[in-house]
Amino acid sequence: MKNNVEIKNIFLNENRDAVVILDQTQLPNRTAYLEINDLKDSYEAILQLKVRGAPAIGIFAAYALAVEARRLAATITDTTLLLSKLQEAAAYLNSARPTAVNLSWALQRMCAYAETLRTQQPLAVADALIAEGEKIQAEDASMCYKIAQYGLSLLRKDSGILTHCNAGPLATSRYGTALGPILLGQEKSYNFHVFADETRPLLQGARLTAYELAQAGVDVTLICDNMASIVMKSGKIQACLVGCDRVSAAGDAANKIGTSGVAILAKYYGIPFYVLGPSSTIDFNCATGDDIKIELRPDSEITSKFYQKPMAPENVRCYNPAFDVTDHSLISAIITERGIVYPPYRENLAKLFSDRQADACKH
Ligand SMILES: CSC[C@@H](O)[C@@H](O)C(=O)COP(=O)(O)O
Repeated sequence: MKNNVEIKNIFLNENRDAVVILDQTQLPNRTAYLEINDLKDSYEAILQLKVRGAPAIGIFAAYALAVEARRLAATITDTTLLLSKLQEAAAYLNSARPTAVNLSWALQRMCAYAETLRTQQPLAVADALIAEGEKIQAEDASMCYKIAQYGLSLLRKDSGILTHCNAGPLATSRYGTALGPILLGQEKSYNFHVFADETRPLLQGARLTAYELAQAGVDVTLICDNMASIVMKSGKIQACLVGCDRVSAAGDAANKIGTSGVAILAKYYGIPFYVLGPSSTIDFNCATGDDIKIELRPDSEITSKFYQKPMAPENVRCYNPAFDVTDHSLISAIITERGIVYPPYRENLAKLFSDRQADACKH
C-alpha cells in the first residue's frame, strides 16, 4: 500500500525572486513546473487555473505579491510608494477570480502586514513579505492536517466515500481538505473506497482527484457527475466529503459547480454530507450564500476545451457558472481546523470563531 506522497504544488525558486507552481492544467499527463516572477503572469496563472483550489490560490497570491515587492524594491527607495504599489498589485491579483475568499483573504493579510513595516526599507519589507507567504503556506498545511484528523473521526473503516471536484494536496497544502481524511485514513489502513465525480466541465475530479488518490494508493473509482445518484442508491456511499471556496456566516457553502446537486442527492439517500475547509474559507462578511459572487467562465470550457472537435453547435448559447452554493440545511457538518461544526451553523460558527466577529463588523 502506498502512502500519501507530498506533492510540491507551490514554492519559491532558489533566489526567492519567483514563485514556482506545478501547472495543474497539464495534469495528469505531464508534470510541468512554471516559474513566475511577473505580476501579469501571476494573474493569468490564477485566471487560467494553472494554480487552482481555494487555499492554493491564496498561498500563490501571497507569494506572487511578495515576489512583486522584491521586484519593486530593486528600484524604489521610498517605502510609502512601495506600499501603495503593492495595494494596486493586490487589487489586480484579487480581480482574477471572485468566488474563493482565500484569494482576498491572503492578499489582505499580506497588505495589512506590509503596513506594519512602514518604517522599514523597501528591501526589508519585501523579505518580510516573503517570510509571511511562507507562514501562510505552513499554516495551511497544519490546518489541513487538523481537518484531516477531525474528518477521519467521523468515518468508519471500509466506507465508500463520494467527493466532487478537487480538494486535495494540489488545491491546498499537503493533505488537502476534503481529501485529507481519505489520505490520512490511507496511512492508517482505513480501506476507503472513493468515488470521484469527474466534475464537468473542467474535469478536476478526473484529472486531479483521481490522479492524487491513485498516486497515494487509495482505491478510487471515477464516475461522471450524473452517475452519483445510481452509486448512492446502490448503497456504495456512506459519506460525501467536499471542499469549499467560501462559507457564509449562515453555513451556506460555495464549492465547484455540481456540489449542491450532490448534497441534494445525499439528503435524499440519507447519506451524511460534510464540507471541509480551513478557517480562511469562512467569510463572516457574507451573511448568507446569496452574498457569494459566482464566477462565470467562458463557453468554450463546455463546448470544446477537452474535445478535438467542438461538441456543440457553433455559437450555441451556454451558461457556465463555475461554482454553486450548497444550502446549510443540506450540510451535516462543517469541518475546520478548530473542530467539527454542527447546525445551527450561524450560532455555532460564530461561537467557534468569536475572534473573527470583530473583523466582520469592521467591514
Ligand atoms: C480545495 S477547497 C475546494 C475547492 O477549491 C474546490 O473544490 C473547487 O471548487 C476548486 O475550484 P477551481 O475552479 O478548480 O479552483
